[in-house]
Amino acid sequence: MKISVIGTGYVGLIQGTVLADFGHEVLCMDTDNDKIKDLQAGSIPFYEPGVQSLLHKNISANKISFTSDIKQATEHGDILFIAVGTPSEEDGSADVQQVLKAASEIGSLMNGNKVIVIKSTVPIGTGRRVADLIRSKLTERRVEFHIDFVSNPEFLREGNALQDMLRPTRVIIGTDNRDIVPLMNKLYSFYESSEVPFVITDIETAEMIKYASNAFLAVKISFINEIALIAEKAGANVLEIAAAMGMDERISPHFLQAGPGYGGSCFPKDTKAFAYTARSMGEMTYVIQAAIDANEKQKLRMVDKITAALSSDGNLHGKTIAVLGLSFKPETDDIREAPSIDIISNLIRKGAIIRAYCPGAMTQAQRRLKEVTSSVTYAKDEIDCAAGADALVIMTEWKQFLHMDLEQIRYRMSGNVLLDLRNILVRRPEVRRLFDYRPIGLK
Ligand SMILES: NC(=O)C1=CN([C@@H]2O[C@H](COP(=O)(O)OP(=O)(O)OC[C@H]3O[C@@H](n4cnc5c(N)ncnc54)[C@H](O)[C@@H]3O)[C@@H](O)[C@H]2O)C=CC1
Ligand SMILES: O=C(O)[C@H]1O[C@H](OP(=O)(O)OP(=O)(O)OC[C@H]2O[C@@H](n3ccc(=O)[nH]c3=O)[C@H](O)[C@@H]2O)[C@H](O)[C@@H](O)[C@@H]1O
Repeated sequence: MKISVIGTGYVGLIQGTVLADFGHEVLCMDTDNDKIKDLQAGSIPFYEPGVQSLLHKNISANKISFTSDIKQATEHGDILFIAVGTPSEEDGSADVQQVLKAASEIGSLMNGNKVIVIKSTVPIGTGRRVADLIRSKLTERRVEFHIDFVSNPEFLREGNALQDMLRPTRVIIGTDNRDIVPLMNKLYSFYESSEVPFVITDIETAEMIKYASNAFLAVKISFINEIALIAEKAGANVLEIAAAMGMDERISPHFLQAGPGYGGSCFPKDTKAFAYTARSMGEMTYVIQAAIDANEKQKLRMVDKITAALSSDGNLHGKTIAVLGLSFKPETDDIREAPSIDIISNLIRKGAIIRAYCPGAMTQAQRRLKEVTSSVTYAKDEIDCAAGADALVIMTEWKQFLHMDLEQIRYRMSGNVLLDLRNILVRRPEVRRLFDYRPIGLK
């Protein structure tokens, strides 16, 4: 099939690459010329395991190409995926301007019948707005072309994107026209399991499934973070609590890892956008709003926890803190809404000197942190990062930190406090001998 992807960011590029790999002729379009030039040269603007080599393979096989010309992209595909960004506005609402612009251009340039599939996470009602906008452009142009509209939200996780794309837990098809379902089945026939359930529903329900899923996961994380706080005060163990809770299949063991708060380009943005949608309908989302507030509080609690380990009066002047892991999660270079940014900024405000190291997101973090502070020193690895530090903070659970040389780290530090905000070193027998070890939610 001929497929165009409008918006070649994270989701668009991975979707396009996988579809190309399964034999479709894919043209990816983006308004960012520099990005397109880089992609044409085979260079991807983010780190995601496996994507670069899969892309090279499909560029060489002429299965995927790139353009910044929306006319070319609109004309190429029988199926047009919209995967542009939907960032947060100041008031928490989702800014859908990129989506509406793409839709308007598609309507103005369409040269035949098309299937329009929205991958972007959009507020309830946006899909119908997009379909109406395209149809109104066709009416203005007095052309008889027909569109079928599908809301097909994406559930991949960064760092695990290819696997999630090949083995999704479910596929949501939101449409007014169920005749389109066989085409969507055929398009996604590459799934590694024939068991992948397809949920066929209306457009609004599809849009809401995406928000409800992300909001639920955010609630689950904020919930376990709260349990961790109380466990720590009570002398209980959050790891054992989470494991035992998870044995009940109604609860499930996933997404019960306490940490410094959820980050990334989606949970913070989507929970706020959903709460905004509810408010605009005259309703309050008490549970989701609590998860949002708790997540903000969680980052501040981490600042308090680090401060308390180093100072009795809340002053961190002259204290050096080594921070390991800056991305919002491991195996990605994404630092959007990473808890590290807020936590580091607050520690600096209290007078701390920060040394930082991240296996995958150094450049991105440097760029982002430069907007808030110029006083962070960047180290070349975890050992270098520890040099002269009063405390070491594990912010993100990159695999290499699991096996790092703790003797060396301790030797390089001037203090002995180790704050493990991801509980990844709990099972290392030497950790408590070497350090004043402070995990999260347990002694
Ligand atoms: N990043 C993720 O892990 C996931 C993201 N999503 C959703 O997918 C959507 C896209 O997310 P990302 O790929 O992370 O965003 P992104 O910001 O990486 O990419 C968006 C791309 O769209 C381009 N663009 C903007 N306006 C355009 C236009 N009118 N025509 C063509 N291109 C245009 C931008 O230049 C950018 O390259 C968002 O709604 C997000 O919530 C859903 C699931 C997972
Ligand atoms: O809509 C999206 O963009 C995506 O958002 C999340 O994916 P992602 O943000 O890539 O990463 P997650 O693995 O969900 O982690 C999000 C944040 O929650 C934190 N987290 C996760 C799990 C956990 O148990 N504890 C915890 O603190 C992570 O450290 C991270 O900061 C969802 O998991 C995807 O299904 C969804 O498609």
